[in-house]
Amino acid sequence: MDRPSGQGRVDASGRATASATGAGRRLVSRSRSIGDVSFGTALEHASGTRVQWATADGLELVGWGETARLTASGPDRFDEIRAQATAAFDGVDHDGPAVARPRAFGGFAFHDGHEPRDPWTGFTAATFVVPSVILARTDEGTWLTAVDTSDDDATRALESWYDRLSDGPAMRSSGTGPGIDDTRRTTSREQWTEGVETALERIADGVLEKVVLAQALEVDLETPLDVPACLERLRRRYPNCYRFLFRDGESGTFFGAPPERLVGKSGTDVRTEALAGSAPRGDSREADEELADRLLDSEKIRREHGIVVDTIRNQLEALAADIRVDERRVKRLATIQHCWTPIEATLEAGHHVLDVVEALHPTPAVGGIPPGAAWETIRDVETFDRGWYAAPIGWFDAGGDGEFAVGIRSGVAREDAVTLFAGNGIVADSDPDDEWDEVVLKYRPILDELRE
Ligand SMILES: C=C(O[C@@H]1C=C(C(=O)O)C=C[C@H]1O)C(=O)O
Repeated sequence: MDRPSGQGRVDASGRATASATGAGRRLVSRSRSIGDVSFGTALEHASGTRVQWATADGLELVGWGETARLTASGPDRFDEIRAQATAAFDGVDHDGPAVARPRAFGGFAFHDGHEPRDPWTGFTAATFVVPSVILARTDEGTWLTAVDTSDDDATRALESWYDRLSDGPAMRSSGTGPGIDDTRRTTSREQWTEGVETALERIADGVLEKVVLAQALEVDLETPLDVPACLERLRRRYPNCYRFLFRDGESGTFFGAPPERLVGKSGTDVRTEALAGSAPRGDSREADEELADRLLDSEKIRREHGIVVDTIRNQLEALAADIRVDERRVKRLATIQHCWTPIEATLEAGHHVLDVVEALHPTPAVGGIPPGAAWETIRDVETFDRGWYAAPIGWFDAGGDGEFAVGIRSGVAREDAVTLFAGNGIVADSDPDDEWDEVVLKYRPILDELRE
């Protein structure tokens, strides 16, 4: 398969098959550099599928329209997406720098048996799109890319979008929040306590070691949410988090600012991490340090976190020759701090990033261990539909490189309502009341930005 990396044209070879829009024709991508354009304004005027992806190291991507669509359901969904991706990207012809190359953006539902229902209407068990227009910004500049199925069409689209975007504003205010009318937790305190106690009984019986239980918060807004503006505000407050949005036609917009990388793959280099165990931020430096020390010293957190590290290591062993687990440390975010262990590996050649996604999802940072008992407990006790929450969200390219975050600190926005999601790891000595309070901390990043 051609690998659209480096400057210059990648020669066409082979052909795409029927799984891409423009069936049977290879994708052609043309790019040119463009001055400052407001990504938020570009998305606001776009219709159809819209995506955004941004990383802590300064890469920002937005895309709209679709030149190829990949969807799958059931237990083979990762394989199916990979097969459709191979067909869609086969012989891709990209003229431009690597940063502007065509990418497939999308995600998976947490469960493979996902049945879309409110607020997840329109979200399948796995959907990816290769947008027909992409803006890519790094510290070095901004690139506009048009993706189509012929040189003429891609070049024409590129010029026409260049003119339209160059006429638009270079910046747009990220404004203030839409204001909150009302909030409702979908899980009552009694249901939550019962759920945690069910998990604790299963742990005491020895069938379960750890499970992450989550809940949802329905928020009625005073005015509709401008999601790109909200993500821009989140960038300022949470600079070390990802930011993403995915809107499929008339569906709601799934968006968030997750602190957790599921996987980043470039060639055979893979980066992932264990992020599990949480504490609030302190009011003073001393209080903050003390909370961080307690997080690192706590026996409960050490066990909870260790399960995640060990499981990731085991899951990677089938794919990687060399796995390097870094020191356990604290990752500080504006309103919460986490126990964090970066992990790197060298993959055996020939793997697609989706191989790693499939091997890792769900890590026990959002699922549990053993996986079967954890999934059963989640199904038995949770009172809402996880949909794409806590599941892989990200992108991959024609060469099988890509990056995925864990879709936490996230929500679905529809008109004048947003549903937020948050969960906590439950282990042997978890206390239902403490866990209830900790969940609130995880709603905060987005909830704070919804206030006026
Ligand atoms: C499940 C969430 O967060 C996960 C659970 C954590 C914990 O139990 O301490 C910490 C980080 C995340 O891996 C969430 O934010 O919804």
